[in-house]
Amino acid sequence: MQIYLTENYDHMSRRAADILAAQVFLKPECVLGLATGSTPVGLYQELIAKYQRGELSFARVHTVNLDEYKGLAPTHDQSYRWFMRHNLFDHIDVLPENTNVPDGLAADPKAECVRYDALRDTVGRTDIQLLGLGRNGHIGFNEPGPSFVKETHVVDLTQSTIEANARFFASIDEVPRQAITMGIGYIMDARRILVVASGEDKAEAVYNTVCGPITPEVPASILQLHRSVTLVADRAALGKVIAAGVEVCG
Ligand SMILES: N[C@@H]1[C@@H](O)[C@H](O)[C@@H](COP(=O)(O)O)O[C@@H]1O
Repeated sequence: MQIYLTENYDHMSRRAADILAAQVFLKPECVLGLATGSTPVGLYQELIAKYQRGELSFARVHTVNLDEYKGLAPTHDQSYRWFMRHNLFDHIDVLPENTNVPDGLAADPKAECVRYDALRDTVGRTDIQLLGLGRNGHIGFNEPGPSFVKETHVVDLTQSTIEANARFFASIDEVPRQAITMGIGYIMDARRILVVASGEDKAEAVYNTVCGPITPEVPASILQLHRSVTLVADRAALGKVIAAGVEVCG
């Protein structure tokens, strides 16, 4: 795992955006695996700025997002489809039909999961998968549990995730209790993985991801088995990793 130490959130966002931009530059028809949460917002702004300066085009890019809340319409302002439109898609030249987010309103969620996994065959293998980290080490909405789940699946969100995400809703009661998430299989199938993390409240999850045992109790720990993972994190998020003496690029 290559680890880049950055000074703060903005620095992290610039470094991570440069990696995604290089991928699009090298392979304009690439498949980007995208993530939601507050961590990637800054890097999406950097990508928008690069697009607006004429440095980058997403016209041939396909995107596949990690997850969606079950029960939220794409027009709901807390749905991940809305998040992606608001924070990226509506500001760049990606074709709407080339963007993929699970359908949180699917009448048959199991069929929706099967359809989503089949994107690997139709859209193609993901060139680079962007990931944030949940405070409990979740990736996408793969929550800690007794086993890893390979396939896209419906998941019950843990209380800690519901509490962490309540800040985006009017009240905690409005946070959906379930989500559809890409499984570990699709995530690990990506050619490269880019993980971003910022802030002290991610330090434990970052440490467990990099240094801990590989266990479904810390879903991100399985990234240790991937051949090409880059972690871009700020000093606060890397605190425990640096204290453990792990080598990082400054
Ligand atoms: N499903 C998303 C994850 O993909 C994301 O990594 C996590 C962390 O979000 P934040 O970056 O806001 O801490 O939030 C949600 O649970």
